[in-house]
Amino acid sequence: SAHANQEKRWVLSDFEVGKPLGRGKFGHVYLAREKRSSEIVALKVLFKSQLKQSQVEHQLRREVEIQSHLRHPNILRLYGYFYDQTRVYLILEYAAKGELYKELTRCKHFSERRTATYVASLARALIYLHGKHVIHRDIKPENLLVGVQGEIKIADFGWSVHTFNRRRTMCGTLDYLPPEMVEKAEHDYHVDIWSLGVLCYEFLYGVPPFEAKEHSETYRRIVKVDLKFPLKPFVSPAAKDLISQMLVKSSAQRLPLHKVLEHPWIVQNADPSGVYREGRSV
Ligand SMILES: CC(=O)N[C@H]1CCN(c2c(Cl)cnc3[nH]c(-c4cn(C)nc4C)nc23)C1
Repeated sequence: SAHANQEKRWVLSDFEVGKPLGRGKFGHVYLAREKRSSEIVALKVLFKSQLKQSQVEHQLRREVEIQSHLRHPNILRLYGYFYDQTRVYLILEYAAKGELYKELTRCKHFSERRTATYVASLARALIYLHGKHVIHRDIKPENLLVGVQGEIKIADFGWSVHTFNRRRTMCGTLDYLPPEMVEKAEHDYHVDIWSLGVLCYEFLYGVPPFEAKEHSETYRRIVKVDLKFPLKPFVSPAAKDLISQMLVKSSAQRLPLHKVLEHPWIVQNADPSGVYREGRSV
């Protein structure tokens, strides 16, 4: 009888490797096509030497173990992995519309409809992850990709891959950390509610809420929850209300994710399909 669901053993020659999509500390991500199925994928190549040097092999194994079991439209799929003498290869879903932060940089800030649609999709993805006891998926703009339909996808594996023109402010940024992490307290899934609030603010204003020149100043603003809403661009009171209920110092007081999905601003602005299409009026 056929092996009980014997996972396919992938080898590099199963793929035609194309252009590089991004480059990072541990290696590159390439566009690739699986020869038998003609499926387009993103092939993340990590150097064993780099992994060993940074003692992250066990973390990579854990990340791959988690990621390979996740199935959600707003979480980038990990189809499989393989390795050879010198490298580890991750076979990832290819997100055809690339990195969200590039789009945010280009647009300066997103509309309320676009922001609410993304925030609702991410809240659903986080509810799914928390249901699987997976937390802290590090949802800063750098780790968000956009699929062919315009749907948002969480793409982090604990290894951020630097693309060619990486945003300077993000390297080692504190911006997305909640007070309990900045104060080195242990953290639980409430951290994701905080990060989603930071992301919602940055989508609407184009800058994160506690941004400052010095790390020490950002740190002070986070622990104090020094939340200020600029006059420009105009943002509705309902949006500010949602952000204010997520960026709360006491983690237990933060608006639970299912309540985020019921918030009037989300209900009125998020596209039910979870996809933001430019210029669609109704
Ligand atoms: C945090 C992170 O992993 N960043 C990137 C590097 C490329 N990689 C991709 C991954 Cl892992 C998956 N799909 C991608 N699609 C793209 C991309 C598409 N366009 C038009 N431009 C780009 C770039 N990149 C990827 C992830």
